[in-house]
Amino acid sequence: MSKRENYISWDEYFMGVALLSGKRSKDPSTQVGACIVNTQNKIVGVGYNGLPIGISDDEFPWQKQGSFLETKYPYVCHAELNAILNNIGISLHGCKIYTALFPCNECTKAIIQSGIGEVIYLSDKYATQDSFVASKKMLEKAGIAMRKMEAQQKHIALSFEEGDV
Ligand SMILES: O=c1ccn([C@H]2C[C@H](O)[C@@H](COP(=O)(O)O)O2)c(=O)[nH]1
Ligand SMILES: [Zn+2]
Repeated sequence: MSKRENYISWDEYFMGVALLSGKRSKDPSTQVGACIVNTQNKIVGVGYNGLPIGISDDEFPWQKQGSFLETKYPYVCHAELNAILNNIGISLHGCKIYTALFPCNECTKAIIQSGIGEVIYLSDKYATQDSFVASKKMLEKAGIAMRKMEAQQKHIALSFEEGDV
């Protein structure tokens, strides 16, 4: 029997892990997942957008509109920051971060400070907002590579049916 040919690429694998992490998010509008990978293609941190540890998902707002304190924005910890903070306790110097959404300016500062060398993203839906314009500016100046992921396989299905393994 010869080798299976339609296996997923490293990019698809790591972005897939980022997207699966995002499935844990309680944000009703935008679920973001992030996955940090070292130079040996080992996963060293994952995260998704959610409330900080110990803060109930049911007691804080998830809305986008209204006065600042009544929205989710001051409370949600972003996926990229969570992935950095959840890392396995190593230096992230030279690592890559796969993220479903291009990082905001706050996540970008954390990415730069942690030594991550490349950002791979899927969606850039907020590209025109100041926060994201600032991110690009900082990443460029800091010499951090960024690229939009081009997947060969647009959809990957997972089955939890034991007979499908
Ligand atoms: O770098 C980022 C930027 C945003 N997020 C999170 C924060 C929020 O939970 C959502 C954005 O919500 P919208 O309703 O689309 O404004 O995405 C993140 O994790 N990382
Ligand atoms: Zn962010």
